[in-house]
Amino acid sequence: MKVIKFGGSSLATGAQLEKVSRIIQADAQRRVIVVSAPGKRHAGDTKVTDLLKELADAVLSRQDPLPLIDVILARYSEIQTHFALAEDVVAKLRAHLISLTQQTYSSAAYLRDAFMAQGEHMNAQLVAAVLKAQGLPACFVSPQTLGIVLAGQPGHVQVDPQTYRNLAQFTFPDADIVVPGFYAFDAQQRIVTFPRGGSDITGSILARGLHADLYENFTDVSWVYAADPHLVKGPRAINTVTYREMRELAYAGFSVFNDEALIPVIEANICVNIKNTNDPTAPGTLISPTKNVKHHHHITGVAAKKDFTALYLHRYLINAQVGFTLKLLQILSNYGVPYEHMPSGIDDLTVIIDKHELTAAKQQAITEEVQAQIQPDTLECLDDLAIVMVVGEGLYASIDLVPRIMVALADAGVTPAVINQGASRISLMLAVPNAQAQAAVQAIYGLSSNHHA
Ligand SMILES: Nc1ncnc2c1ncn2[C@@H]1O[C@H](COP(=O)(O)OP(=O)(O)O)[C@@H](O)[C@H]1O
Ligand SMILES: N[C@@H](CC(=O)OP(=O)(O)O)C(=O)O
Repeated sequence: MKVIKFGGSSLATGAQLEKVSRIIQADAQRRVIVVSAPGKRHAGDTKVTDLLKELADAVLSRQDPLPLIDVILARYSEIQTHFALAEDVVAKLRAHLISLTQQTYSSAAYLRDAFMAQGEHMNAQLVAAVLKAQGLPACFVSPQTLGIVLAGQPGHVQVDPQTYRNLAQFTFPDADIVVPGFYAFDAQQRIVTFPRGGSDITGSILARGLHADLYENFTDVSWVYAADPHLVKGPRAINTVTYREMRELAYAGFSVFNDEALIPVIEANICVNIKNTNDPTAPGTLISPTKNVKHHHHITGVAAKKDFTALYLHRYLINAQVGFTLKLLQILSNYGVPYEHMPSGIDDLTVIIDKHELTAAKQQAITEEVQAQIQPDTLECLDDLAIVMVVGEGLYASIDLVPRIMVALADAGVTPAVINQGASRISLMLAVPNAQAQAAVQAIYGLSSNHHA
């Protein structure tokens, strides 16, 4: 059995849904269909999830929600009309969406998640109706029926292990199941969403819990490329990428697959095949536990993600002070701030933090507390940094690769503020100014494509 997930671009119009239907019919193993909300139909269009976020804000500020509800439902009507469905699914969706505006929620964050989840919730119902109308046995199944349970709060959610015990009990109906991605319910039956792009996570949970042989993830590109095509023109396609390579690349900006979505499939040793709805016969990229590194480039991919802050501390004999790092991390923990990287030396230490985890007030309070408790000789905050991640299972097999990367960066006028080599066996992390991120990716990618680095 295969779990198959379609992203928003694959479900944006009736014409796209026709391709989806053909893909499902082409393989009887494709029994679990996970859908995102309708995405962009063209550049400049707005994803339904973003419209729903606006709707949540309108409800929170007590504005009339009906005009926005009309705009949102027009996306679904367009598809219903394309297939000339006999059943008026959209009328039901309208009644449901209106009823949500009249409910009460635990907090604004729960209200926002409940609304944003509706893009997928409504689309799974419409897709099931379309497939049925085309003569395919298909039915809508909600995350609740499947037993997906989430722990945590909006913004910080994890799968409750009970989910896998519940999924083990699930009995397949005599039909393919269409499941909405991106959200599920917590133990109090409240809707909580995954991070953006999180329908990939639903697919991965179902692949693990329902013991799929393969998780196929259909999107709008035929491959995962060695660099983001927005940053490098015509990048090289990757045939096979390992779990840990993809984790690092997805974390650092390869938005084609959500980095958190790898965890359930890693736990169950299930491969993920990234494929293109618009070119379904292309083999796509296989994300697998291992690969033969002998026949691969040393650099598999290079990714960049903007907006990090580095906290740099210098104090003589840092290395001799027992508990120094503990004190620093305790301060961050007290403010609920996680850190991403922490390269250190005998007298120096840099902590790299995702800027979205900090407000100006938090940053100020943290630096004041670090100054008071740790009394470093130097304490600096470096803002607006991008993380550049050079990733490859065979990265350190080439002894001159790192110096060549540095020369390529120098030639491109890129000045790394932080370099972290060796913490991971398969990656090299560089922090560069946000404004130099693209130049850094291009310089490193050029090295890997020209010289078989
Ligand atoms: N290295 C990469 N390889 C392929 N696509 C990438 C890469 N980095 C970023 N992307 C972007 O990811 C997009 C696909 O992800 P996404 O928009 O989330 O698709 P979907 O809506 O199907 O889930 C591509 O259109 C591409 O612009
Ligand atoms: N619709 C959600 C979840 C998702 O995974 O979407 P997509 O598959 O289009 O990236 C979002 O926009 O974030």
